[in-house]
Amino acid sequence: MERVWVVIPAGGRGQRFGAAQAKQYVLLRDRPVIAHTLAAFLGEPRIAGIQLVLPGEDIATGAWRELLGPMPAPLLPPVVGGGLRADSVRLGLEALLRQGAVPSDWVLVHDAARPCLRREDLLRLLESLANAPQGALLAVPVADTLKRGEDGCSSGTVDREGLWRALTPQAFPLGALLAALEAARAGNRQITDEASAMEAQGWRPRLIPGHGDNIKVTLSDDLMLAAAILAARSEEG
Ligand SMILES: Nc1ccn([C@@H]2O[C@H](COP(=O)(O)OP(=O)(O)OP(=O)(O)O)[C@@H](O)[C@H]2O)c(=O)n1
Ligand SMILES: C[C@](O)(CO)[C@H](O)COP(=O)(O)O
Repeated sequence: MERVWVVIPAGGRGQRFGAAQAKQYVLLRDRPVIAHTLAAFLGEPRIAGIQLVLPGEDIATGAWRELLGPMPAPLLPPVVGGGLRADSVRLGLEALLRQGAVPSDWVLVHDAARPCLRREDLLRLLESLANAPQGALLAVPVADTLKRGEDGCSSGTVDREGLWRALTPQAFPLGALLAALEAARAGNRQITDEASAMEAQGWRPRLIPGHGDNIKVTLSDDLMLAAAILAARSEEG
């Protein structure tokens, strides 16, 4: 199997979170959010290296080192992110190619803001790659009724049959993903995940069932939810 790399986009500002500190660094239980996110990958022998993509100032000042605390390898030297999440992912992929990755290698892209990824879900995604020539992503089927809102009112219901919530990690061949992100950028298409860039190129990535507790810390309330999820897990042992 080709080598597997990880890109962790952590270059956002967390505007919706609304804290003075970028949400990827805020304390969650005992450690920064991003430290929990990285913990899901550390010790996984199939992962050749983890590429962090951080806000520029954190790299310039080196602040990320004390924010993350001691991190075992295989953390690669972090690189500066871009204006959009897709830019940060693209910059992370380019950094991997400069450090020895090749286009046919797999890359998993996982939001720094998703600190509750289960190891079992990561393993399920990794194991799916042998039969996922067009890539794969963790996802959960939509379980709520979906409304289309107009002026604060419901203007109708969206049929949820066959709809999934895309999570991360999302896994693709590195070169194909980079080309798809470059094509989206050239076409000025706003994309919010790697799979949408690949779908625009005709790829049909596999949907790998994950757990709904792989939440993205977006709003401040999500931090408490993430803490409750991690607390419940540590009680389960
Ligand atoms: N220019 C950006 C924007 C986002 N991200 C990362 O992409 C992940 C998901 O993005 P999101 O939850 O939207 O984070 P922010 O962009 O920071 O949030 P907001 O939109 O509220 O500012 C986060 O780990 C974030 O750090 C990134 O690396 N570079
Ligand atoms: C990539 C993602 O987490 C999949 O659900 C989501 O699209 C990120 O969206 P954001 O607005 O950049 O947080």
